[in-house]
Amino acid sequence: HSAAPLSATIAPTGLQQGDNSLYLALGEYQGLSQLMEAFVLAIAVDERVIHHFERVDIERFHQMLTLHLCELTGGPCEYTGADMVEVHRGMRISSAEFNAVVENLITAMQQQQLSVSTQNRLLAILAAMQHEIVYPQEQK
Ligand code: HEM
Repeated sequence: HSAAPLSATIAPTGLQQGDNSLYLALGEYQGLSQLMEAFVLAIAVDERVIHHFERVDIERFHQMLTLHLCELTGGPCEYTGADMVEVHRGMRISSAEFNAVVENLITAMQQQQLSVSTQNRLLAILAAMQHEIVYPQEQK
């Protein structure tokens, strides 16, 4: 996917190329995993979007979200899950639903007491993925 340049250049040795400052600010893998847990819990009680998740393997979803964001934030991970367009296309996700999920992420980030600048950096990454997630006709 399009946001790959920050990632995939990090050797298993821990040698890093590129900017991993956001990954560090998020508390590395452990911090991201906790953040994604809070995020999934917020989604799970959100009437606006829960219908999309009723048949989802939540363990896998949590794991894939964590890996994906680890990679996108410059962490030493390689996302192994589904292509974003492929996995979301059939769901016909609206802009309103996308924004609801973003709100859930903000809730989770506030619970984790991340700084506003760290929150905004992560939100920018998600916002840039909107065109991969929202059903084509809905995009403005
Ligand atoms: C930028 C926002 C989003 C990101 C980064 C994202 C990321 C992901 C990732 C990494 C997966 C796992 C793929 C896999 O299991 O291989 C996934 C699956 C899924 N996403 Fe999203 N997603 C986003 C927005 C949304 C929205 C707005 C909805 C619905 C309102 C949604 C619904 C789902 C569902 C239901 C699955 C599970 C699919 C399945 O297991 O069959 N996602 N997403």
